[in-house]
Amino acid sequence: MASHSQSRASLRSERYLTSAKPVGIVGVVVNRSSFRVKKVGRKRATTSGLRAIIDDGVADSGRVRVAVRLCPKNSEDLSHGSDFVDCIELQPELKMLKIRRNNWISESYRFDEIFAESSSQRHVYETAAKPVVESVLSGYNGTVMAYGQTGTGKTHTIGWLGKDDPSERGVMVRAMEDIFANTSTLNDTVSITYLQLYLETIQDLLEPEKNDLFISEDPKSGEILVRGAAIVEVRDIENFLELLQVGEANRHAANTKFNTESSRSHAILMVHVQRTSRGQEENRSSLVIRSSISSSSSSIPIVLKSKLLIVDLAGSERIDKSGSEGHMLEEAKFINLSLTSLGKCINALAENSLHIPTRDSKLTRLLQDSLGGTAKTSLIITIGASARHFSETSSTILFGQRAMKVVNTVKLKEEYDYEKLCRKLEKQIDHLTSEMERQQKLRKSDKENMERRLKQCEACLAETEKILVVKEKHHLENFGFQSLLADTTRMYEEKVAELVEQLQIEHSQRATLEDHLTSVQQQLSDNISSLKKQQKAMDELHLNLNEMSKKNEEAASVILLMKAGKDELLSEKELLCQDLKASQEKLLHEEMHRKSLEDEIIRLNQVLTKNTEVPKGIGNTIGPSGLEYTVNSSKHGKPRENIPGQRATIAKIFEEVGISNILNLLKSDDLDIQTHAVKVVANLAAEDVNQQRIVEEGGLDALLFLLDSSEDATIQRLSAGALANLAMNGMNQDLIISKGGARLLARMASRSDDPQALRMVAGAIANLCGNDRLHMLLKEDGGIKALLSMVRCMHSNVIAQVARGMANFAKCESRSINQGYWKGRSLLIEDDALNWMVANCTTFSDSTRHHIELALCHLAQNEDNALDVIKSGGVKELLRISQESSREDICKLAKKVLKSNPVFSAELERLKLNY
Ligand SMILES: Nc1ncnc2c1ncn2[C@@H]1O[C@H](COP(=O)(O)OP(=O)(O)OP(=O)(O)O)[C@@H](O)[C@H]1O
Repeated sequence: MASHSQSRASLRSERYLTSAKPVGIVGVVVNRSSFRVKKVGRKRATTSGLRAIIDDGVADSGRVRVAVRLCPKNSEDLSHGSDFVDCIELQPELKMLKIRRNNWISESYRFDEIFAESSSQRHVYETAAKPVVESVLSGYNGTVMAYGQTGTGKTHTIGWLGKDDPSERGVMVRAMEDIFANTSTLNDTVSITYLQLYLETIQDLLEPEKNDLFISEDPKSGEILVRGAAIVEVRDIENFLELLQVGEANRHAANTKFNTESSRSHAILMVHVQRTSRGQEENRSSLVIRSSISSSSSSIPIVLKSKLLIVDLAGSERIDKSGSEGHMLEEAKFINLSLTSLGKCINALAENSLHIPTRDSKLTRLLQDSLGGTAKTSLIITIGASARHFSETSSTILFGQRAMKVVNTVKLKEEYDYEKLCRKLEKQIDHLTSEMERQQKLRKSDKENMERRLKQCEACLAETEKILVVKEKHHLENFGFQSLLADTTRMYEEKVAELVEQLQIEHSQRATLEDHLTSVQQQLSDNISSLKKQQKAMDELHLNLNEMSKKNEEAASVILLMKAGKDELLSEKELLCQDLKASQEKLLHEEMHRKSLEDEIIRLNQVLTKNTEVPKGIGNTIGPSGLEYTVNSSKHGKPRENIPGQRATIAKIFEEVGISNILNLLKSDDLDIQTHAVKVVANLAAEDVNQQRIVEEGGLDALLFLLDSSEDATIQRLSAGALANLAMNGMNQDLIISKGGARLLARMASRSDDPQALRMVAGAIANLCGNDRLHMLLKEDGGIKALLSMVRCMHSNVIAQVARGMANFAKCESRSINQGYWKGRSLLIEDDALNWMVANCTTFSDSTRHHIELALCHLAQNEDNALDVIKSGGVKELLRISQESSREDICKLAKKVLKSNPVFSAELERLKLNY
C-alpha cells in the first residue's frame, strides 16, 4: 500500500520523478511481433495478471504501422461532385489504394490497413490503435497519431467523444476504456496530461494558464518530458470524459475554408500508466540488477511505467488553398512548419540518416520517442477521395509511405522501489545486528564462566598440593611422638585411676552426708508444719470461743425480752379473751336479731306477695319506674293496699332493717331468703329516694351478679325488675351500661321465654333507651336488637315495653339531632326497627300504638332517615297518623313531619295521596 501511494505521488510531477526519486531503470530490448492483452475488469486486474501480461506479450518488429482512412465526402465535395471525379480507389482486402493523377496515370500504394468511408470507429480503433494500447498496458510506450489534410476526419478518428452515439467514440475514449478495464485501482495508477501545440507553443489544456511549457529530455532514460504540465490521475472513464471535454473547450479552433470547426493546433494526450507487481518475481531473467540483490529482496515491488501518446495533428493543407489570411495565415505557417519538420524527420528516419532533425520543431521534439524511438507507433492518415485535393491527398499518402519505413526500438521500462528495498534491508540489518550482539553477549558470558571455573580449578589444585605437603610432613613426625605418647599415656592413666578412686571415696562420703542432711531437713519441716497446724487450731478455738460468748450474751438478752413479751402477751391474751367473750355474746345477740329480722322480712314479704298478687283478668300497668303496682281492685272485690300504702310499708322495712342488711341477704345461701331479699330490693328501687343508697351500698353490683350467675328464673326476673327500676335514674343508667348490665339484659332476652321476665327486661332496656348518650353503647351491647327480638313472645305487656323503648330511643335521637349531637341514619333503622313499626302501627293497644306512632314520627323527622321511611311505606303511615291518631299532639307532629320534608310531599304525590 505504501509503495502504491508512493507511486501515485511520484506521478504527480515529472520534475519530482526525474530529479528526486532514486529509481533504477532497466532497459530491455524486445523484439516481438504483436501484443495481446488479456481483457480483465479494472478492479479485478491483479499483479499476477500483469505478470501474465508481461510474460505473454509478443512484440512486433517495431516498424511504425500506418493505416489509411478515407473520409466520407462532405457537402462541399458533393457539390463539386460533377466537376471532379474521385482520385482515390481503395482495395481494402489487398490493403492497397490507388491514386489517380489523371485518366491515364494512377499509382498504387500498400499500407498496413485501409479503412473505407464505411469503416466504423470501432474497427479503426481495434485494428490501428488497440495493439498500441495493449503494448502500453504491458509496460511499453506507444503512440497513435492521426495525420491528414484539414477536414479529412483526424479529430473524428482520434478525439470524437461519441456523447450522443457511443459507437462514434474515437481512439482516445476507446483507448482509455481499454486501459481502465485492464488496470486495478489497487495497484495501478492512470493519469493524463493533455497538451496543445499552437504557434510553436505548448499549452496545458487541463490547466490552460500553463502556457509555453518547456520540453526536456531525461538524461538517463532519454524520455521526453514536458516540464510543469499537469498530470491528473484519472479514476474512470466518466472522469476522463470530463477532463477531455475541459481540454477540448480549451483547444484552439478556427473556421477554415475546408472545415468549419478546424483544429488549428496539434493536440497531444499523454496517458501515463503505472503498474505495480508484487510477490515472487523470480523468473525475470531480464532483471540484471536482481542478481546483485540478495534473495530476501525478491518481494520488492516492480513498477512498470509506460506512456501512451495520442496525437491529433492539425490539418495539413496548402496555405493558398485553405484561404487563410492574417493571423490564420500565421497559424497555417506554423502548422505547416511543424508538419514539414515532421515530414523531414520521417524522411530522415526512413532513409536511416544519421541525423534526425527532431529539434526543428516542438512537434518533432515531442514525438521524438514515437518515431524512431522506443515506442510502438501507429499512424492513421486521413484522406479525402475528391480529386480537388489530389495534391494534398497525394502528399499525405507519400507521408504515410515514408512513415512506414521508420523503425522503432521498443523498450520495456521497469523500476525497483529502492526505498522499500532499503527499508527492508535496514530491517534485516537491524535484526542481524541485534542477533550478533546477542551472540556476542552469550559468548562473553561463556568465556567469563570458563575463566572463573579455571581459576577455581587452579585454586583447588594449589590447595590440594598444600595438603599433600602437610600430610607428608606429619607422616614423618608421627614416628617420634608415638613412644613418648605411650609412656605419657600410661602415666596419666595410672594417675587418673588414683584420682578416680579418691573421687569415688569422696563421693560416697558426700552421699552419706547428703542423706543425713536430707533426713534432718525433713524432720525439721515436719515439726514446723505440725506447729503451724496447732497454731491454726488454737486460732480457730479462740474464734469459736469469742462467737459463743457473743451468742450467749445475745441469747440472754433475747430471753429477757421474751420474758417481758410473754408477760405482755399473757395480759393481752387475757384482754382478748374478754373481748372474745363479749364479741361472742354480741354475735349471738346479732344472730338472734338477724333471725328475728329474717322472720320479719319473710313475714313482710308474705304480706307483700299477697298484696302484689295480680288476679287474673286484671291488667297490670308498668309505671314509669318499671315497678309493678296494682292499679285495680281484685276481682274478688277485696280491697288492696294502695301504692302510697305499699311505699310506706317498704319505707318502714327499709328504716327498720337497714339497706346494708337487706343487701347482705341477697348473698344468702337460702334461695327463699335470696328471693325475698331481691323482691324487697326491687321494690325499694322503685323509689327514687332509695335508689342512690341501694347503688352506693353495692346493690347494683349484687343485682348484676345475680342476673349473671343465678340459675333461678324468679331471682333473674326479680333482678331484671330491680334493674329496670334503677334504670329510671340517669346516673344509674350510666353505671348499668358501664358494668355490662345491657349485655346481661340482652342475654336474658335471648334466653328467656317467660313473658314476665321479658317484660322486666324490655322495661329495663326501654328505660336505658331514654338516654341518648348511651345509645351507641346500648346498640353495641346488643340492647336494641334484644329489645326488638322480644316482640316474638307476642305478649302485649312485653310489646308495650318494646314500643315504649323505641319511642324513647327515637325521641332522644331526634333531640340529639336537633341539638347537633348526632347525625346520620337512625341506629334503630340499622337494627331494622322501622319495618316493624310501619307494619304494627295499628296492631296493638292505644298506648302501644301511640308509642309506635311517636317513634315513627321522630324517625321521620331525621332527614337522613327519609329514604328509609319512604322505602318502608312509612309515608303512607305518617299520613294515616296525621289524620287518624287518637292523640292530638301526635297528629300534629305527623303533619309537621310530612310538611317539613319535600321528599315526603313528593312521595305522597307519587302515591296520589293528599294530606
Ligand atoms: N469517417 C467519417 N465518418 C463520418 N464523418 C466524418 C468522418 N471523417 C470526418 N467526418 C466529418 O468531417 C468533418 C471534419 O472532420 P474532422 O474535424 O475530424 O477533420 P479534421 O481532419 O480533424 O480537420 P482539421 O484538421 O481542420 O481539424 C466533421 O464534421 C466530421 O464529422
